[in-house]
Amino acid sequence: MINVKNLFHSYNKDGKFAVKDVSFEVKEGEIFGFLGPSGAGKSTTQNILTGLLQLQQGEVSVVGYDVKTISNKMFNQIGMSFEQSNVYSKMTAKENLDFYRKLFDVETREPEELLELVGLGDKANIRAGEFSKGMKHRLTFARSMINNPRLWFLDEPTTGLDPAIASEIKDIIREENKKGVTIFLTTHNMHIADELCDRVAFIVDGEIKLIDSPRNLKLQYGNKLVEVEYIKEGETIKETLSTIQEEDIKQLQDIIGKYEVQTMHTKEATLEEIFIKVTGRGLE
Ligand SMILES: Nc1ncnc2c1ncn2[C@@H]1O[C@H](COP(=O)(O)OP(=O)(O)OP(=O)(O)O)[C@@H](O)[C@H]1O
Repeated sequence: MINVKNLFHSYNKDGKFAVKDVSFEVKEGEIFGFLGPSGAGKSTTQNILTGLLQLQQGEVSVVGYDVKTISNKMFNQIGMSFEQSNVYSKMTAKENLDFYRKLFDVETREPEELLELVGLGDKANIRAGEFSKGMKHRLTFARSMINNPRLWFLDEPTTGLDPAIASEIKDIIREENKKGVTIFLTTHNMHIADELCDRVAFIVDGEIKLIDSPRNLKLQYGNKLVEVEYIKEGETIKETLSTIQEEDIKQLQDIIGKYEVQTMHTKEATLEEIFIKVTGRGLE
């Protein structure tokens, strides 16, 4: 669905690269997370993939089209919901979608249905200029689905939304993915990446440091610890023990054999902790 080989990009052509030798592929049907801190090169890469920035060096194909010779047909097949909501403020929510749908020569979805989906059903006739930041964001998100994209670019899809709306947006993303839509998700929010992505790429200083599934990363970099709470002589005791160190394993067996265990959990590293471990950098 997306193929990127040895991509480089320099804004000032001064030998400094915002993106350096980036290669990856996104398979049909997957949710691929592109994760990194501010200035890592996420937008630069995404803008090249979506034709907003001209390709300088490397090979990039998106839904089967080479971005060097970008074709309008490619835009019929992709959707883009970027962080900055660029909606027409003098038009109503519905007019915004009606206007946008005319740009495509494929079957489009009904504006009312999409507004309903993102919780703006009762705001269809209100001008977008009167919308809050979060509402504009939801309108942009709805708009990006209007052409039934096969490949959907989502940039920070839940940033700035209240938790209930963010949860609905995540459900919509999962639903669309279940219908077969491939998703390229750019974020510095590890929680959403962990919840939604099949695979993630960690990008720092323009370079991809690693690509894997959140599950594999946790297995590989997880602390392999067990937190156990048990009762000893009437007192509740809490211990964190390793599942790979022999001494700890013995102690754990002793506890299970001798005392009343109240709770026992494996302790996983979070994706954020793994990011810091792998890249030596935080995500802010
Ligand atoms: N138009 C531009 N002109 C010059 N340098 C730029 C331009 N846009 C981005 N850069 C630089 O390129 C590098 C990568 O920026 P980019 O916007 O791709 O990062 P990002 O990971 O998307 O960050 P954010 O999460 O803040 O959007 C940064 O060093 C940035 O300062």
